[in-house]
Amino acid sequence: MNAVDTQHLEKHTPMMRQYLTLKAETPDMLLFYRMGDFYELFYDDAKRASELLGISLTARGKSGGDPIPMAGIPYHAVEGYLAKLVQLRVSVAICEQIGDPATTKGPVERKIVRIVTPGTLTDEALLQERQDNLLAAVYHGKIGFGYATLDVSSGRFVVTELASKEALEAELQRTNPAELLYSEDFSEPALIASLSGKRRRPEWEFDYDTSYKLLLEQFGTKDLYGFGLGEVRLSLQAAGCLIQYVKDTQRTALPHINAITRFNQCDSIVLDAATRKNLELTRNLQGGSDNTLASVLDNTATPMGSRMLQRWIHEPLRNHNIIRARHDAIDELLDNGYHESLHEQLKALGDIERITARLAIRSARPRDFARLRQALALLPEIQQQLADCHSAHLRTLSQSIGEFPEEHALLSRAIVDNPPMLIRDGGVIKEGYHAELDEWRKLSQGATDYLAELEAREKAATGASTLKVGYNRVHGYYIEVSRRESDLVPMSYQRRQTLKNTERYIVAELKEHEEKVLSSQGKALALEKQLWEELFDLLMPRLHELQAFARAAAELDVITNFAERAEQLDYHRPELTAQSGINIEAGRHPVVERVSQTPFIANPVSLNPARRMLIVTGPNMGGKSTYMRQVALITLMAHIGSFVPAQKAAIGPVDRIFTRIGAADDLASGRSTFMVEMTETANILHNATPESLVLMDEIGRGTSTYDGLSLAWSAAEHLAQNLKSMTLFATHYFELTQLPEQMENVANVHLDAIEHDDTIAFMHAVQEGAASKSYGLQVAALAGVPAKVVQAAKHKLHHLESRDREEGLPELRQAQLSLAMPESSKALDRLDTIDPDSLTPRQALDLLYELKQLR
Ligand SMILES: Nc1ncnc2c1ncn2[C@@H]1O[C@H](COP(=O)(O)OP(=O)(O)OP(=O)(O)O)[C@@H](O)[C@H]1O
Repeated sequence: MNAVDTQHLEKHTPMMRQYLTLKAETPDMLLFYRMGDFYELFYDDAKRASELLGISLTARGKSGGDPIPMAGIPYHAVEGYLAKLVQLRVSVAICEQIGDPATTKGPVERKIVRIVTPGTLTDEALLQERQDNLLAAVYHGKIGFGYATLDVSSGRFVVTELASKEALEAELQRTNPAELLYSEDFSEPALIASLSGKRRRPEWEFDYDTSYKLLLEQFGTKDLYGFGLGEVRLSLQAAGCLIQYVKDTQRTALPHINAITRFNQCDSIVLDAATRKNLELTRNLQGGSDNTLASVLDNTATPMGSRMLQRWIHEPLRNHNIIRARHDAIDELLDNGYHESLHEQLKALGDIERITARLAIRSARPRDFARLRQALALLPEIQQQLADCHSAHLRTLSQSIGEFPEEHALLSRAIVDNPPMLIRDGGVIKEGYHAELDEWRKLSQGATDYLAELEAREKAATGASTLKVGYNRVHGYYIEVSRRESDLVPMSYQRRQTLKNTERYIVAELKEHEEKVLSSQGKALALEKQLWEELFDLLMPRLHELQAFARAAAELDVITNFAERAEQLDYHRPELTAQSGINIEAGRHPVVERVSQTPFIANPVSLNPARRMLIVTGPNMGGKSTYMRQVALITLMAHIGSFVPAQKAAIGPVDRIFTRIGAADDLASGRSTFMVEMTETANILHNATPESLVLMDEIGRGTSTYDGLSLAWSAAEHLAQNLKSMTLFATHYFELTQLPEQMENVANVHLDAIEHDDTIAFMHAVQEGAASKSYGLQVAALAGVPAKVVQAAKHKLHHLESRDREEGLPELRQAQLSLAMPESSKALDRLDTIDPDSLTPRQALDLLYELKQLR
């Protein structure tokens, strides 16, 4: 905000009045105010920009009696500063001079011509090549949330309805928006507190009727039923606010945003926020991209393929038919070996998706069209390869990719081979494309011949051998003669400039000529710009086909990439089965096997209705976490359509993957390690089903031994007996290895180590049965804990063990087990079915009596 009172403009200078009026249009953005060769920022904007960009803060005179803080940016360096601000999730309004200073009294007319916000970028220079850049909007209802995302540079517009805070949290984590719009009375501010790029919008921008109307206008439809959006009120409210914002910032038509889809959580395997983080899918725990699943799986040829792959990783599908179609396509590419040549061809294709979007909003640059031309030229070759393929999926992709011979011919005729960056100075349209343009160009060129003629003629007429024609920006065309020969020039020459050794003159004929040249150059440039704009009109009718081509090419890239990865990394096709269970032979962790110094030991897993839970024990560093994660990652990879790092894998239906692995203090929301751990556990115990894969890593560590043990025991028991989820339960509580004796469907597995003198070697091989020892002290020694301390710990251990033997192990009585979960009762079950908000006072009273009866 500006500290300046915009109510009392009259006390300011005329220029500052203009500035403050423009600033009032975009109060929460930095306003770059163009002054000659600089963009200047004033008042609080100047202070903020100087902090953010490290530029110096000065003052520009006074206005309204006070000095004006000011910071400036040279106009030619603006892109670099914008990139920096966008990264910091700061929005900028760019105001240009549009009037002519020569003919204007007072300040030149200025206008905000462009708004750059982190979520609405389309400029190539400002976007991260291999990352989606999403604008999102969230709206809340009495129960649940509506959430909408838009990728402006592809037109992908998706809405989803979320029933709970947890679901919204997971969705925010999955989509990772660059900018988030939320209403000023948003009900869960804590949920979005840590996000950068938040933008508060007035409540009325989320009005349902206005939103609905805006969306109909955008898509040119009569209703939204065709998009499957009948009953999704909240998310349409979010979508409406979002589309309004994009229109306000882009200030142009958005024909590429022509559809909206509903992301249905039931279509994909649900991953909550903690799981997405813990499994290090696209970002590692430190926030980087190294050693993530994406880093191993991504060898795509195009940035658009890479972005699609990352979306797929976050959206594993449940529909076995779609996944099998992908697997079939990979199989075929591996058989015929076409993935190698396709990869090379796709590499030359480039980022058609973003180029198409820039075409749609008419911001494409000459090089975009040159690259589109190059891509279209490759299509016959790509299609030829696909024509040999039989897989239904590859055939569909081939159809969607299509061919564009006419558009290719048009761009080949219209655009020069190596066009300049900008259309501004011309030189983009090829010779032969337009007769009139050629004429004007010839005239301005022919003029150069004319100058040579004139020079020769005047040289002969005057006899001045040093005479030559020159040009500069100040004086235009002139005739130059050395001082020595200056007396040879005729009277008709007018002296313009005297230099050390030469005299410069102008003559009437040269002036006339200059005007002709300049006007023909100007005319050529104006015509060229017009032809350039017409090119957009000529391509626009094929916009939707071009978008479909881009999408299909990106998908072909991902499938080709899966084939290449399978071959390179020895991945095998998983079998998707109708019956429940996860059976893996010789499975590997896709990331650890790539970074590990020693050979990776492959391990099996077998989970099925008769063996639903495995209690995983073994020494620290034994490989428990790696093993559990690899089961989750293999399951996830199978469901995005990839082959998997295992000799064999047969996987039944999976609805969710939960992980409760390691925890760090969540300082931002003020929750301790133990609190985070229990919140995640509660989420699992509420939501897991028999088709869920659950990974529990050492729960209960953050509290006293008996509390922790009791919690771990009762959670395991609930998972195995009531929820019947497929569970891997790693623990250091040996007591838990007794579970299989007391419960069906639970088994022990362990990782082994061999002790040798005072050191140990980890075998990393998973075996049936419980571990016999924990090796904690040996691992401590290995980690460099001083020998004296380890020795003392040994004594203490002996002491504790002998005491336990005397007193006997604490009994895990039923009473203790019910600590974590209140027993289920009819009254509680009935309570679960009630929505208090929908009860009348009378109904509430009746219910109270009913509950009393149930007790
Ligand atoms: N199957 C394997 N083959 C080869 N090396 C492995 C294997 N599994 C794990 N490792 C190596 O062992 C290290 C420790 O593994 P991991 O963190 O899974 O052990 P852990 O049992 O969970 O330990 P802690 O109980 O201390 O958390 C890994 O970083 C990895 O380098």
